[in-house]
Amino acid sequence: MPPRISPLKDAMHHVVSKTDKTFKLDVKYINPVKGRGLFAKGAFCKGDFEYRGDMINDAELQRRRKCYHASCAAFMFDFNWRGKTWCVDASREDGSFGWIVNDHKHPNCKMKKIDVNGKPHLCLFALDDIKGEEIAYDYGGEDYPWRTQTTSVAVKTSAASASDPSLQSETQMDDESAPINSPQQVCSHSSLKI
Ligand SMILES: C[S@@+](CC[C@H](N)C(=O)[O-])C[C@H]1O[C@@H](n2cnc3c(N)ncnc32)[C@H](O)[C@@H]1O
Repeated sequence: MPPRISPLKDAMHHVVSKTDKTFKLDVKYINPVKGRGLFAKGAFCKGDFEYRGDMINDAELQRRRKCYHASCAAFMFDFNWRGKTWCVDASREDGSFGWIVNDHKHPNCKMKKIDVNGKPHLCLFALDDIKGEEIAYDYGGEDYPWRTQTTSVAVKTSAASASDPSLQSETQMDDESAPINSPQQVCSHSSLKI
């Protein structure tokens, strides 16, 4: 078997080729509260896919916020990059999967910022091998309404995965600050298509 490519190189490849590991992913409807979620078909090894959409700066983010319907806010992912606010606006569907991943306090994935040719990209890295489960990451806040409720979909947590050296030793990952406004608001599922 050929040696496994590092998660960072794999992420960079997917960013440059604008691809996700779609053959390993499945969108499923979960329930009326949570809406849809992303599931790993079979085994999903530690790896990544990107939270894609329009990369916009803070001024454009403020402008769009004023004219967008509130339901779109669930797909605006803003974050700090080298002292400035940037946002991935995934409110328009482009066939990618990052925008459909739900929040979990004890997730099996982690969103990280990576630098590809001097530009920031948000990539989701599996903290452990995932088999058939829902893919989730920690949106980064504490006061989400759903966190006070019990959901029927459990996400397996691996304490060991958080210290995975293959993810932590990558120097090009910019993890200096958490995303400051991950997708979090209640979205109108009726306006979305898969
Ligand atoms: C980026 S969207 C994720 C995809 C969404 N589930 C859908 O069907 O379009 C973020 C929204 O999903 C819902 N959501 C995310 N994580 C959730 C969770 N753990 N429990 C319930 N709803 C959640 C919230 O409505 C949130 O605003």
